[in-house]
Amino acid sequence: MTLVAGVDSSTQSCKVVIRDAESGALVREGRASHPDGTEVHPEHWWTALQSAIEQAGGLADVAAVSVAAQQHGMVCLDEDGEVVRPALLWNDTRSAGAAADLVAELGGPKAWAEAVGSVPVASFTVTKLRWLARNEPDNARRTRSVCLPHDWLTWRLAGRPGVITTDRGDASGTGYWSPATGDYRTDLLELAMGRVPDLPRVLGPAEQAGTAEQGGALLAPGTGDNMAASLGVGMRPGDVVVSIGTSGTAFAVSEAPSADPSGAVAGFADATGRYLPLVCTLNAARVLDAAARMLGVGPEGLSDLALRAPAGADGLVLVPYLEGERTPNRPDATGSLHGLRLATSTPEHLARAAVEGMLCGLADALDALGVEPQRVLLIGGGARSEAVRRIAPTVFGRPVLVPTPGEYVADGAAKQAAWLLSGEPEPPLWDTGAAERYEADPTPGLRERYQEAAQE
Ligand SMILES: Nc1ncnc2c1ncn2[C@@H]1O[C@H](COP(=O)(O)OP(=O)(O)O)[C@@H](O)[C@H]1O
Ligand SMILES: O=C(CO)[C@@H](O)[C@H](O)COP(=O)(O)O
Repeated sequence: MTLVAGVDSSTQSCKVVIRDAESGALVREGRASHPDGTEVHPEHWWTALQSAIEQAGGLADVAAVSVAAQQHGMVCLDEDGEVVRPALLWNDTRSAGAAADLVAELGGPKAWAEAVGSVPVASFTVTKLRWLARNEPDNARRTRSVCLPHDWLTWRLAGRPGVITTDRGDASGTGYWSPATGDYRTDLLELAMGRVPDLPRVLGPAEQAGTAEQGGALLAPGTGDNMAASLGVGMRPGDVVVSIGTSGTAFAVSEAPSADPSGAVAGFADATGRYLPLVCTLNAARVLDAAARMLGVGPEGLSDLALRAPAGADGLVLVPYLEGERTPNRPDATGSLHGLRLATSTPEHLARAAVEGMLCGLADALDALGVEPQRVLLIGGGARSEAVRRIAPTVFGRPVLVPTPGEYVADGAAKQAAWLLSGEPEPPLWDTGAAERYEADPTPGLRERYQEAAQE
């Protein structure tokens, strides 16, 4: 049996799956936590990766490895390849002002959408580089090269060779690489930080990134976590995936690049040579974590409470902007509760409002994507909640399919590794198992009440 490993180094944790390259059968797995916070030293990712690999039984018998990771994070390296400062993550909003400045300086949102497929908000790497240049000029000066979380981990696995690599998917979240042309826009880096640091080489979908220093496994290109999820879940034309992780995302696979001047849809590339228009919110699974904490229960307790309350929570609405928000672009927004009355002051109502509010944000993301899906697939840690699965169709107004809960980002990375070994023109078609279908009537007035509350 030939084994491949896939890594998901996402916001909250690192997961490793080891699968049979031929059938995709799961052989071993491991995981480790990442520290909290929106700025994290990359060395923590490396430590977590090492312990997740160890838990998964090591890589000695693995033929190829691929790393998928949270998108956008700014990793700055000095001339010796040392990390200059902790990485600013995708959900760090301190560069919101820099984003607004950059949008204005290039001539508005349309100019950015045309240049790189996306209008930068604080999440995008280019805005973090502007923030660095303005607020930490010494660190900006010491920065010889800039890369992303998956680029850096792949480079570390390879033993820090002379060249850092990336892929189309992750490059498309920088704000200085164009999915439409496949080229870096160094002029935009110049605009952001006044000079052009060294950048990773952008690999093709099944191009080798290198060889692991320990054990000699081949390294596949890796990608951003959403691109890997798309691959892992085996998206078909007409599918929309809604992922409920730390971020909430809604995305589709497309044959053509997109450029949405409203900024809601990020025009990413995918991991197969196609494109991945995507809408991202900052508030998803952690809204459930926060509600559970407030109610003194665990995830199952929250789910039970939410399912005991009436649909619509008798008008109690939770606006879930607990970390500010990215779509809509309101980095300084906070969460709020509306419709609180004696009758709605119960744990059941609060739990329901938290699940519904989080899902309303995702329903808006789904709408903003602007495609009429044939299937909506629900994945990510939050999709493990029974309440989320059962309430989602009442909010989305359409049935949802929930694939067997699993690590689809790590699985997608493992598929990249198997693809590299196969030399085939397309990635392997592993059986991802049956998806469960959830169907329910839409809850009248729910989304309208949410829209009203969210605008206050
Ligand atoms: N049974 C569950 N019910 C609700 N939320 C859950 C459940 N299991 C995991 N989660 C949530 O999933 C989130 C992690 O999801 P994941 O997709 O791994 O995130 P990320 O990829 O951003 O690190 C956590 O916030 C966790 O609370
Ligand atoms: O910023 C985005 C997409 O643009 C996020 O989706 C990040 O890629 C983080 O993902 P998770 O850790 O929530 O999976």
